[in-house]
Amino acid sequence: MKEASASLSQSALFQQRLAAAQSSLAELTAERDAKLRALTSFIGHLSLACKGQNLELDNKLAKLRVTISDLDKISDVLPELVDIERLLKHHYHHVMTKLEQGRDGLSRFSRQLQRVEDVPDKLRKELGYFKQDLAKPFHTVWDYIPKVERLMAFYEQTLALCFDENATPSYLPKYRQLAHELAQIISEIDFSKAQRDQVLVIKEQLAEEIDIDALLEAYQTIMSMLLTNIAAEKSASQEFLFALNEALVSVRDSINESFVQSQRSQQLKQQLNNDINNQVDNVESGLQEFTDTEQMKQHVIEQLAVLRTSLSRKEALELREVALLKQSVDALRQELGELTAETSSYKEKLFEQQKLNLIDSLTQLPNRAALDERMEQEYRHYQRHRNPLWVAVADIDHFKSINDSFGHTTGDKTLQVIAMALKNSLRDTEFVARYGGEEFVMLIPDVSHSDIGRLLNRVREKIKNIPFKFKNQRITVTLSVGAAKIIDGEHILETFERADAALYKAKHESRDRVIID
Ligand SMILES: Nc1nc2c(ncn2[C@@H]2O[C@H](COP(=O)(O)OP(=O)(O)OP(=O)(O)O)[C@@H](O)[C@H]2O)c(=O)[nH]1
Repeated sequence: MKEASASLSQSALFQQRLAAAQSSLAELTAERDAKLRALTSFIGHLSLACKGQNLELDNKLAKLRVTISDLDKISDVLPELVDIERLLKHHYHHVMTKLEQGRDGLSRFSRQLQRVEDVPDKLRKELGYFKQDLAKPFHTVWDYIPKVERLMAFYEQTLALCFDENATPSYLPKYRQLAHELAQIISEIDFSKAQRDQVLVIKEQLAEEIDIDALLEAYQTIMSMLLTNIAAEKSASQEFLFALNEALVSVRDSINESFVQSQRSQQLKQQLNNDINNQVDNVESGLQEFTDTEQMKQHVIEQLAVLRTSLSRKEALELREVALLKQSVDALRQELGELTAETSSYKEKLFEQQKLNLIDSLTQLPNRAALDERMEQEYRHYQRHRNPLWVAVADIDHFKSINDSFGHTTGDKTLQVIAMALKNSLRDTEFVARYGGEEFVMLIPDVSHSDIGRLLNRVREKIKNIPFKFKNQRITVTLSVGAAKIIDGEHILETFERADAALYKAKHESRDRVIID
């Protein structure tokens, strides 16, 4: 009985243990199934993430998903995993190579963008920093994508600049040179009063950065102004020639008329003279015919009356002739007076024009043409008398920076002030001309070698002491001067060359100085 109850309780214990083992097994199975599900889902997500990158990897992951869900085949999973690991490693290297190639491509492309002509400095600099940034290697695709996006943004900006009509235009050095040349030409031409304001505006534009359209417009405007001036000059000359022609025609008509009249009165006078002669003949022959004194007396009285009438007709004719002659001389005198007035006003205009052609319109100093004339004159004088003759070339130092800092108009005013100061520093027998731009030439006769340095340094100091004030800033403007004295056997143009070379030396010895050759 005791044994039976012991076996019963043992069997109950086994059953309990069995139930516990079954429940543990069920728990383990559930846990394993949950892990397998998680693994299958992970592999599913991994397949999705890698999908399309490598076909073999795609297939292997799909197969792994199926194999892992089948418990009987779980032992097949391990070799699959080794294969997949190999494929993943290979794929990693492939991706890294591709990223490296991509990095090279991005560097090349950014270098090309930097070379695009219209890229502004700021963008070019940013591209430079971007290129430096590209020097660091990429570790993942996520390093690569933002770089591509950044470069795309640069590209878009560059494209927008190239195709945007409102974009800041490019200012090429050749446009700057052309603008500078036009500004020089303008300052050497005298425009009419009505044109001056417009010319001033164009000059201001030319001093700034100018694009090709504005430059072409400036050239066109100046050309049409010059054509207008030439046409006006031509029509003034034509008017004068027409007036001259009219006056000459009317003088010729007056002379013709008075010639015709004097011929007519000549004929009349001839007629009257014939009549008078006939009448005198009549008196003579009548006297011989008459024997009676009374009749004779009567005949003489009658014939004398006829004669008197003829004589007074002749006198009236002569008076009329004199009056007509006077009238015609007066008319001629008036015509000639008007003609003389017309001619002298035209001569004055021509003279003024000639003077203007020799004067620099900006500074009112003699211009280069006047300098050429004066050099010839001084040279001829030198050849006759062999007196000392100096040529000095003066150039304002760093004049460009005055234009650049304070504007072209201020530059123009500075030139005017300096020109006047130079003129006032010299005697009447000495000569200064604006050679062009900011360069002046002086011709100084009758000064010894020992005095020329003092004279030119005085001029230099005078310019240096002018109290220029631009935008409330006190500015000192200095001159560099080179001078040379004409020597025997030398043409004055060679003297000029030596003076110019001395100026070049003065410029290279820190400027603001006089160098005598
Ligand atoms: N405002 C104005 N500027 C002029 C005129 N003619 C020439 N210039 C300017 O003069 C300047 C001359 O410049 P550069 O030849 O470089 O000489 P710089 O600046 O004086 O320098 P250095 O001569 O070497 O001391 C240029 O900027 C010209 O545009 C003019 O009629 N008016």
